[in-house]
Amino acid sequence: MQTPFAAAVTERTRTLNTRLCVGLDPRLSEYQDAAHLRQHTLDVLEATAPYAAAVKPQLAFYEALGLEGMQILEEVCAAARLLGLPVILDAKRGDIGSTAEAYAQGWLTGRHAGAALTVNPFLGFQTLQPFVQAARENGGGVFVLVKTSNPDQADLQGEGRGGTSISERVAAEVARLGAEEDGEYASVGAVVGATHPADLPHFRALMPRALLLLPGLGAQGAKASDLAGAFHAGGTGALVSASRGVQYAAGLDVAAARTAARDFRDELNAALQ
Ligand SMILES: O=C(O)c1cc(=O)[nH]c(=O)n1[C@@H]1O[C@H](COP(=O)(O)O)[C@@H](O)[C@H]1O
Repeated sequence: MQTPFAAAVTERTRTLNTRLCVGLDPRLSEYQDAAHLRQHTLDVLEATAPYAAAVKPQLAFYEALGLEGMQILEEVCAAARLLGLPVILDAKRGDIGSTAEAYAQGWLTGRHAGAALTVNPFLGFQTLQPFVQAARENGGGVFVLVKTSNPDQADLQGEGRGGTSISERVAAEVARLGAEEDGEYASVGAVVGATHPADLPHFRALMPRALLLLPGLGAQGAKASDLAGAFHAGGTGALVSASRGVQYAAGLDVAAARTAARDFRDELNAALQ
């Protein structure tokens, strides 16, 4: 079997010295047509791969194009695999267990074996099980939403019973699942927005063996220099994700996307000095 997702990310971080996750969220409004969108997205993937520890297509942008979009998504995933890039399928799936099983089968097995999936814990911790099991059995990963990057996350994720936030309760479950596994990092990771830099050391400590996925770099205002608290001492344990800030760094200029990815990589590395 290929290297499991968390180990593949960590190995790439060490060999290429990068902690950047390139988000590929192509917006049809930026293009002449779907063929143009496809080519630009594949070009950005190839141009930024040397600076990326992982790539994260957000499924919404492909679903928005219907069947053609799903074909483009599959091509993006196949191209990433050829480049040796771990893939995070950002779908934020979650449902009752029997339906979660079908989602897990669709996105974590077969041609997507070895990929990671973002999952939503709102329906309860037992509903995470099908995703966790499929990830473990197929060398993949899951990233559970713990504290999302948007300002209104506190409506539901903030203070809960007895002074413990919902985010902290989910983090405790991620830590519990991680403790069931061997290896440096577990297959169960967590999403914590890069827009909450002050909280990063706390969540890092709560989930010692989880890979953290930090979206929000660039377009949502998070700065690489504020994010050191998400990493372990050796500079591993987290991926910082930027989508618009890379793909549309300067309109559709692919060279500018490449430069943006290189600069984000360098800024993240500088933050860890
Ligand atoms: O799971 C995610 O990646 C995610 C979680 C979160 O809390 N916030 C968040 O923005 N995201 C995703 O990260 C990407 C952010 O895009 P940019 O703001 O363009 O960098 C989008 O694909 C979002 O759906």
